[in-house]
Amino acid sequence: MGSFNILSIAGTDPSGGAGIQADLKAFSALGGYGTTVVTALVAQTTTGVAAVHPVPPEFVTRQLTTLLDDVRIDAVKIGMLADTGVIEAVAAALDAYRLRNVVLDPVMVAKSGDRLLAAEAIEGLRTVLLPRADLITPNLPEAADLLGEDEAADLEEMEEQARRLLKLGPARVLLKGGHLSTGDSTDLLVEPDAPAVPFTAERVPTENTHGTGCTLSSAIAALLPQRAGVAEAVRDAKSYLTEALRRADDLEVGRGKGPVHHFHAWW
Ligand SMILES: Nc1ncnc2c1ncn2[C@@H]1O[C@H](COP(=O)(O)OP(=O)(O)O)[C@@H](O)[C@H]1O
Ligand SMILES: Cc1ncc(COP(=O)(O)OP(=O)(O)O)c(N)n1
Repeated sequence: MGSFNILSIAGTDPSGGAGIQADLKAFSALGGYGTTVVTALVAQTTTGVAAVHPVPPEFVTRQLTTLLDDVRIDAVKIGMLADTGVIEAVAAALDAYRLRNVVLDPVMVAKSGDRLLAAEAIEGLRTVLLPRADLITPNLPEAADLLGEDEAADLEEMEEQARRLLKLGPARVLLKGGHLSTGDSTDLLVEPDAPAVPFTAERVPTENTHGTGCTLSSAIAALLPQRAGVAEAVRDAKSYLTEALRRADDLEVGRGKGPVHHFHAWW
């Protein structure tokens, strides 16, 4: 079996729970070889974001072209993009290098409430990057912001919003239900002309949920080249995340919402 090179295009987290650091842990745990392009340096920990220092778009391009001229990339996870210039730089590289298996996590705001994408850049995310994604993985507030609507309140509204997001151009939508106040944690995979597929897991009783969104999208990217289809990759990524949440309380990292605990997966 060959090896699979997975690229994370995202911001940083010195505490290791979210962003590029989380992505690399998930890639390794799931059998991928991790590569990175940094879009922003973020001073953040388990207690929140202190400061954001975006990388100039031309240097994001320089990182991308330098990497992509040398390394074959089998899947891409896109996370924090900071501003419109970075969005355009990433879109240009996706086209120029015909990157495939593109998973876009439309990161806007950290759990602490701090902005990771300038509000005026949401339009660029919607019009420039969504149509280039094989899969987008918004949470409920991100889906609402992309559509200019209120947040979905139940699974029926989630499916309706996911279908409206499809009209913006991504091939598939995984709408994450972590923010619903239900007893379990259900995400919906929606693609055109097919019934929605629910992925349900127990809601793990932990406060240590820093990096759940990053971990899920990077786990999906790592598994896409290794699975028969997107649904299989999402199923196994969700199992991986749920187990990483179950193990989160074993870690002693910081005073706030601690990170999930990556582990070497068994498959
Ligand atoms: N306590 C929890 N137990 C199990 N799964 C969870 C829990 N919290 C979040 N998740 C799952 O983690 C993933 C990301 O969660 P969500 O909170 O929806 O997005 P984000 O982290 O981007 O805000 C989703 O698959 C969601 O269902
Ligand atoms: C650099 C960076 N990217 C993304 C996030 C958001 O990550 P997420 O997995 O949604 O977890 P929380 O931060 O919301 O706990 C981030 N914090 N930093």
